[in-house]
Amino acid sequence: MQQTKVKPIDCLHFIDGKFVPSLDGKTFDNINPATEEKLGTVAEGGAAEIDLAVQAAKKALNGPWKKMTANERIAVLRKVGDLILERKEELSVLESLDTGKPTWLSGSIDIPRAAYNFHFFSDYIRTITNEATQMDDVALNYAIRRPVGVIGLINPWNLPLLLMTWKLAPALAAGNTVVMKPAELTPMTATVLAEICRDAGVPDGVVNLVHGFGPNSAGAALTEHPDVNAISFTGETTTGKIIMASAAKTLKRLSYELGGKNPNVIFADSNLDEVIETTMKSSFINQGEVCLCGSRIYVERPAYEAFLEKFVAKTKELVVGDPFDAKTKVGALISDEHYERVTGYIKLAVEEGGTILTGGKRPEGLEKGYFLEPTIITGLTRDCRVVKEEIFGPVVTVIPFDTEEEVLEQINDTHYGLSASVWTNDLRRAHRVAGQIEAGIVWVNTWFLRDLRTPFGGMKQSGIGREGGLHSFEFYSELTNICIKL
Ligand SMILES: NC(=O)c1ccc[n+]([C@@H]2O[C@H](COP(=O)([O-])OP(=O)(O)OC[C@H]3O[C@@H](n4cnc5c(N)ncnc54)[C@H](O)[C@@H]3O)[C@@H](O)[C@H]2O)c1
Ligand SMILES: O=C/C=C/C=C(\O)C(=O)O
Repeated sequence: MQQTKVKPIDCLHFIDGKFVPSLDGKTFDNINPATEEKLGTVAEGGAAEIDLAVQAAKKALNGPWKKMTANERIAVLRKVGDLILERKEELSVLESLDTGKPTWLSGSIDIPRAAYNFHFFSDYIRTITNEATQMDDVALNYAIRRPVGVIGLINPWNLPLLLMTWKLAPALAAGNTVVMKPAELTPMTATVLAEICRDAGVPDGVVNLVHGFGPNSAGAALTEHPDVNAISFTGETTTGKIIMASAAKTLKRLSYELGGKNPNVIFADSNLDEVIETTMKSSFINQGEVCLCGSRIYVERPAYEAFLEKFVAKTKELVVGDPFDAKTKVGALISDEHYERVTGYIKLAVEEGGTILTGGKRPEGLEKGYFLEPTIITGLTRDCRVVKEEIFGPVVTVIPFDTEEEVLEQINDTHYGLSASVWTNDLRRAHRVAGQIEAGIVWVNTWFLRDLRTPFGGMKQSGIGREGGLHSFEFYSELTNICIKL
């Protein structure tokens, strides 16, 4: 593995403006998924650290943060975005060390988008207006917004900085204070983000960070704490159910971005080269560890063989390996546990009658690190677990279809409803099919093209609520309607 001049960091909590260890000094090791070597240690927080962080956040609600004008808050948020860009190289290396993703990816997507999340929401604040309603000559109603209060932000390990800033920026823009709980597998960029917030002028106690695990650890403590007013959670659907039960005890407001098993529907009239170019990304980018990945590919029968031939050939060309090598297209999966989970599904696919057209194995010469060849599976039916369950790795199934009705019925037959892609040059079919797909986000002739003003989130068991633009402010603020008798 190539050496980098940016060195990994040990990770402390960030509470009330200071980096601190756990009260009991507990730590856990941070492992590099590409080498299986120790990167450093991470303070392991629990209920005690969460309480310190929540009390600091609660106090900060009525401190300098509350007195800041919108323009002052905007200036601080813009500065956070600027400092992320200033430290882009460092953040990109740390993100790739933590996740195993190629540095060209963290450097071109994760980190720039993290900065943009802050720049976008610092601009977006200026567009927020509140409603007023005139009741004849009887009364005048007007709504005012105020922060929800202390928000818990709980995030997964696949796009650590992108997803934490996707929550943090609007939460701060709306005047809240927060406690961040990053995934235990990817602690480093969240730690730098806390430092950047401090350096940008975010007052002490407004942004807090507690590292730790989920169950019986910092994560669970955050969802149970009575002084936490809301939780924005991104992660597995199963975890979402557990958090909902825990948050119910204190009736916390919840925003959920959960799992998916997203269809990629390719009609025979589409431009196959264009389809393949994007489908390579929607199938395998970030090692397939993106909630929006199109892991269920459906191809209209007349194009099925031609698609498979090109798709398999292109997939075989993908370089798997060192995240710091510019040639690498697919890095390491996040952990040994996740590696076993993903390879377990590949074994299951064969048991379920599937055929592995390419991939499915550890690449030659990569004895260390959680590396897996990108994998294409055919021959499975809709009732197979590999077609129904989220795998969250570089593994896709390809299934032919004959009619619109048939493919729509198949793709909607799932408890997920996050995203989908549809490929066709028939405009009416594009609108017709997209409108019948049970998903929060449908891309037509593209994938992962994002306008942050749009509603982002899933339906069914892929999420609750939407974030993005005004939708974020609806979650991160409370409205009061004031009625004045005339
Ligand atoms: N919809 C989206 O926008 C989106 C985006 C990224 C990832 N995801 C989903 O996230 C999953 C992969 O991420 P993951 O493995 O980190 O998910 P996960 O649910 O295992 O963990 C996510 C976070 O929740 C914490 N957590 C776990 N159990 C908890 C508990 N009982 N109480 C409080 N916190 C708890 C973890 O420590 C981590 O910080 C996939 O299912 C993927 O689809 C969804
Ligand atoms: O893995 C999931 C990716 C989520 C992406 C976003 O939340 C976004 O683009 O705002």
